[in-house]
Amino acid sequence: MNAEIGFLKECRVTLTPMCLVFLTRPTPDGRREVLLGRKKTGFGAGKIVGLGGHVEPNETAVQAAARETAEESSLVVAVGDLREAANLTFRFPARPAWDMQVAVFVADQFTGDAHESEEIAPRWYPTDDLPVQDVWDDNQYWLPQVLEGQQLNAEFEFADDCETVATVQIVRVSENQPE
Ligand SMILES: CNc1ncnc2c1ncn2[C@@H]1O[C@H](COP(=O)(O)OP(=O)(O)OP(=O)(O)O)[C@@H](O)[C@H]1O
Repeated sequence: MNAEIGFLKECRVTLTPMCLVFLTRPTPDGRREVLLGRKKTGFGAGKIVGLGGHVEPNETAVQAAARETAEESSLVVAVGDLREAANLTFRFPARPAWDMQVAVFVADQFTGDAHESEEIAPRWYPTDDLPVQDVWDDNQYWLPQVLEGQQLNAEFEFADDCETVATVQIVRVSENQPE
């Protein structure tokens, strides 16, 4: 292989690996709620999001999910209690550097109390009354389904505003029993 081809191979665009975590708990009136939070800094600041962030080179997505949960909320969740619920690809043709692949986990077993961190101000929301005005536009296509126990893979392409979903491809993987 000549040097130029080797260089081009090195340059191929890879998706940044990220994780997202949704902790859920029952309420006294028989409903369920999910821990979301207002993102205070960084990517998506101002939006209401799940806990999460980058998967570091030395860890798996599920390890990153447990670590980010602790860092961002002070809650402790065991790797074995995180169920992978979705694999999402987000593409931003107007800002390809933002392209990412997000492993989404759900857990209903964890310990501690949720505390605000530098990154996020966590708050519990009823799963049937999500703050739809303040979440990423893509959430409507997968978050309610994931919270109902479905498992899915999906790919989203964002419009030039990098805010609005332009195209959606959803592959339903399986239908689980709600937790
Ligand atoms: C485009 N539509 C989207 N819909 C739902 N959630 C989205 C999202 N796009 C990004 N997210 C999540 O937002 C967090 C950003 O995290 P971001 O601030 O970049 O990383 P964070 O600083 O926490 O990681 P490090 O601490 O640097 O590792 C991360 O969980 C990521 O999965």
